[in-house]
Amino acid sequence: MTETNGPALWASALPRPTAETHKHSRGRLGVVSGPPLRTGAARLAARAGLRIGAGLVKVFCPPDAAMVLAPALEAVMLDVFNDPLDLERLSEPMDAVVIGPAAGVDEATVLNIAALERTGAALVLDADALTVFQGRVDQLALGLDRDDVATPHAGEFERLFPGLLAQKGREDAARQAADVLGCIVVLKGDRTVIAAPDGRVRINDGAAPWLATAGSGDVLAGMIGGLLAQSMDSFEAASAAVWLHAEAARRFGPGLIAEDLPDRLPPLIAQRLDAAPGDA
Ligand SMILES: NC(=O)C1=CN([C@@H]2O[C@H](COP(=O)(O)OP(=O)(O)OC[C@H]3O[C@@H](n4cnc5c(N)ncnc54)[C@H](O)[C@@H]3O)[C@@H](O)[C@H]2O)[C@@H](O)CC1
Ligand SMILES: Nc1ncnc2c1ncn2[C@@H]1O[C@H](COP(=O)(O)OP(=O)(O)O)[C@@H](O)[C@H]1O
Repeated sequence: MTETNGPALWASALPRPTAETHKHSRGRLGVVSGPPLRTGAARLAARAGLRIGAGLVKVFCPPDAAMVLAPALEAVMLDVFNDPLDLERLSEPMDAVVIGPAAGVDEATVLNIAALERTGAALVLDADALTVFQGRVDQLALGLDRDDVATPHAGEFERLFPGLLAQKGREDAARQAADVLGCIVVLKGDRTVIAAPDGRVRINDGAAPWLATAGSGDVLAGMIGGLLAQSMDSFEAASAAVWLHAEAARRFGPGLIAEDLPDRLPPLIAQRLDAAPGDA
């Protein structure tokens, strides 16, 4: 089944805190940072995760990145991991974890992903966490499940599934990828395709080409992670994040940079919460 993505599909599933909610119960999101010269992507994702409502967001970084990150974070928390086992221990209490933005295309990233897969956290795999599985997509698929979300752009998709896009087109290629990976696939671009392993597909129209700017995908990964952390179903979380992300960019218009996106989310979310359920 193919649908046009829009708030009518998921607005009623957006998380709402209640009087009993505290920051831990609201949803805990982890974001894995790259090395000292590559921490910006994790910061973008972390801020987006907080803005979309995760109660607590922690960046996990290698030891030498800590003194770069610490002065650049406020509400976002920070923890250092020395190795994959450390990352596994720190991620155990998390409801969701984002890995990939500026993570590095190397075996350390593969081992870190394996460590995260041993926890109960829902995973968002983006950027380097996908590229690193070029030529070994079966290994990636082994560790993923329906709660997880992979967010390739067309280049990353091609690395994982060479020729599939050209052969099948975006919609069917994303559907097949979701089936093979066993997780939600968000094939990003001007018509982002959100595909589930059960064959459902949503197309996000209303392109916002202002999004073609470095780091906007990192923000999207954080937004999806923030909704997953709040226990939103992964297909709905991906759909909602993709729509809100595109809408924030559309409203901002020219001059948009990735940093602008997280802080544009609150009024959009408020509108959808007020309108739910049923408003398109
Ligand atoms: N602020 C930051 O710290 C940022 C860090 N980033 C990280 O920087 C690293 C390198 O990013 P790159 O942008 O070089 O990596 P990409 O994998 O995005 O780009 C590498 C190549 O892939 C192709 N490609 C990229 N986007 C494509 C698309 N939509 N369709 C088709 N082909 C496409 C292009 O040939 C490009 O040269 C990654 O780890 C990434 O996560 C980026 O996310 C940008 C922001
Ligand atoms: N021409 C476009 N029209 C609409 N959206 C776009 C366009 N180009 C890119 N995007 C969106 O911008 C984001 C870019 O993500 P990505 O390529 O991963 O960038 P980065 O790695 O720099 O964060 C995606 O959400 C994608 O859908």
